[in-house]
Amino acid sequence: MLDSVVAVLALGLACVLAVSFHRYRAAQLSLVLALMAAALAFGEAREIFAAQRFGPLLLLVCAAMSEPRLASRRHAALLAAILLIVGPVMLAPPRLFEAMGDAAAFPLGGQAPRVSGFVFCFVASMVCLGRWVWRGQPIDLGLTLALLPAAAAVGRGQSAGVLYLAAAVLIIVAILYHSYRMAFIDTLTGLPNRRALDETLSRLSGPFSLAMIDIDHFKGFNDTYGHDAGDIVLREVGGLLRRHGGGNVFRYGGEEFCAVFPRGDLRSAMRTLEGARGAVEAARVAVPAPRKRRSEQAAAATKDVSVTISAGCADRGEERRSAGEVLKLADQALYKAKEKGRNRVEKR
Ligand SMILES: Nc1nc2c(ncn2[C@@H]2O[C@H](COP(=O)(O)OP(=O)(O)OP(=O)(O)O)[C@@H](O)[C@H]2O)c(=O)[nH]1
Repeated sequence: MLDSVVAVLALGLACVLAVSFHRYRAAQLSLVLALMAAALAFGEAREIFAAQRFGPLLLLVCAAMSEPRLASRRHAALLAAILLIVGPVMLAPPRLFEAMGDAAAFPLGGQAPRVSGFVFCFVASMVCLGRWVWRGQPIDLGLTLALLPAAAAVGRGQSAGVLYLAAAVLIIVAILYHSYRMAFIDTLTGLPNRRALDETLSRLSGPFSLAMIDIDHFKGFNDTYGHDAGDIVLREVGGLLRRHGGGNVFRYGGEEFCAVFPRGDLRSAMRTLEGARGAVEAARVAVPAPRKRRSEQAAAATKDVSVTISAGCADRGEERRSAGEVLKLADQALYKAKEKGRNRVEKR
């Protein structure tokens, strides 16, 4: 009984967290699971009837819906569905449900609602899995995993508080991971963002080097190929820097990146940056061809382009400079690289 109380509270918490991070599908799933867990643990025949017959169906509907907004028709429809299901059931005489309960007269005897409930929950889980494969949002993977213990709980019938609790924990972890990504990961490039960089810089101690990296003539590139093509290039350059830039690369903002080399001396940082510069220069990126040319040459809808980067590097030095000072020096070195003709790495 205690496990069911904890499970209902945890699912309620998951619902509140999901609403505060605007993940309304996770909120709906948590709410339906909380109602099911409470009805199955503490309800009588009619509540159990409603939870077993309609709960899994509602879970499947919620899983199949695209991410709704808070004040959307879908929310209103879901609330109306819950009221339409729960209302008449709560008003009907209890003996009706005692007679209809797990009667042997039903197909599969008393197992039917549990088997169909398990199937609905499992399909709901697979729907979330499909969403995750399609869109790559980690929260969908969390919901996929959370619906598996939920399916097992429905299949088991009553006294499955631990399984509902497992579902709640998985939903909470998925929401927290989602909010971590929103706070620290740049959505365009998938690299850690400026906030993550500030955190990293505040923890640096001992010798370290920093580099500021900038895509050359990016304004001209955007003007020629369009902002969408610019985004494709930013993503590609971000990926190349992640692979060749020494592991600790952040998107600083706009078309600027920052590489952190903890315990890295200036010379080895320069070598790594030179490798990254060469990799970017050698890469060819397919972008939509500029509009003008597309009308001339209908067949060539994309064009392979290349860009270059400039980088400025500085280290903490014997003066034991602060991270902010090193960043400023790296920025000055970047300015020097731009002045000297771009597509190069300079140090301060
Ligand atoms: N596509 C795209 N463009 C961006 C993004 N962020 C910043 N930019 C563009 O990056 C360009 C930066 O241009 P500038 O700072 O003038 O520098 P630049 O043209 O790269 O010239 P140099 O740095 O001197 O080589 C601007 O046109 C911005 O609009 C983004 O997220 N996506």
